[in-house]
Amino acid sequence: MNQLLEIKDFSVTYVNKSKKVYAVKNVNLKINKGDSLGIVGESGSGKSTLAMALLRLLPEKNTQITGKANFIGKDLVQLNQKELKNIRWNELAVVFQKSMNALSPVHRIGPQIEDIYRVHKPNASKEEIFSRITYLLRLVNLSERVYTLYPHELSGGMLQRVSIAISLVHNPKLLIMDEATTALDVVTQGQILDEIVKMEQTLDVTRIMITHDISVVAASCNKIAVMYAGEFMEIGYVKDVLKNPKHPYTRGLLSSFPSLKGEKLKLTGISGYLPNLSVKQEGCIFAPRCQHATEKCKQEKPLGVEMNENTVWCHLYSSGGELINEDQKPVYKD
Ligand SMILES: Nc1ncnc2c1ncn2[C@@H]1O[C@H](COP(=O)(O)OP(=O)(O)OP(=O)(O)O)[C@@H](O)[C@H]1O
Ligand code: NI
Repeated sequence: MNQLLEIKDFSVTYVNKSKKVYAVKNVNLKINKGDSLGIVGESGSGKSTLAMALLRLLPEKNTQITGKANFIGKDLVQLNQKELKNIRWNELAVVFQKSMNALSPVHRIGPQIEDIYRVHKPNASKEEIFSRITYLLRLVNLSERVYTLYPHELSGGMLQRVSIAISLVHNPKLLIMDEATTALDVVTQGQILDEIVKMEQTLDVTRIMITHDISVVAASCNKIAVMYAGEFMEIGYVKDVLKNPKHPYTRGLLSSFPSLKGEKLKLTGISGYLPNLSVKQEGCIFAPRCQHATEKCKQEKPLGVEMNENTVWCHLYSSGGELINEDQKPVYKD
């Protein structure tokens, strides 16, 4: 089977003393082997929450996770701590924007990666470990010399390459990157994205790329999921969604990224704010900010409409994927 991860009716709620925050609500998503899926959305839309919940890195005390996340035959939601420990690094790995800060400043890079290697392979020989680590360093475009250096001797870009190499030590099947290249300058970011794409072809890794920057997705992903206020608005192939976005929110988001189209356009963006995530809203979550919203949008949650291989959650489209009313064609300034 080609499917690596299937998320079904997946919700994450933060439960604090007096209030709940419905950060991810009943989302559905499938990822095939070899996919690279970019998840985009405004700040606060729930991207990191979704990733952290899949990785089961959220404190159990004040988070509720419901639904299913089938990952190669296991439901991530149901795994106990021991089972989680077994699959972390081995099958499921993560790189954060701040991953580089996790490196110890007083130890050389090589030995730090060796320690991580030994977590799952305690009996590995020195040679085996060395050859694996230098192989990975080369894969992320670092020289072997990095092995003997201390973190402060490396630039931010080099450190993030080290974090990526570390995430790959045990050849995970799924790699989640949360704003992993965000803090880097544009040139370094571009180089690292190219390296990531090459690396995953070599290692056969599937990737989820979380970012607020659509150009990162354009440069490094084959699929895109647009998230808004804890729900997906549109999921599909990057080439289709960027060229012909269906959801009014995707269109608004894209017109906020003029660099994608080359020339500078006036930032049209989307007016208004994310809704209060402590209140469960009826109807389409985007309706209050959508210029096409009808009464139906305010009352009924749209079901996913499939068009070819893309899915859009919007009442503007019939179940066959046609625009119900041509006059309602979402405006998109090209
Ligand atoms: N521990 C927490 N307790 C309560 N609410 C939280 C907690 N962590 C995050 N949230 C809320 O959950 C929502 C989703 O946050 P999340 O960090 O997942 O968004 P994001 O899309 O990753 O944003 P960004 O692009 O800024 O990283 C936000 O409204 C946030 O305020
Ligand atoms: Ni985030």
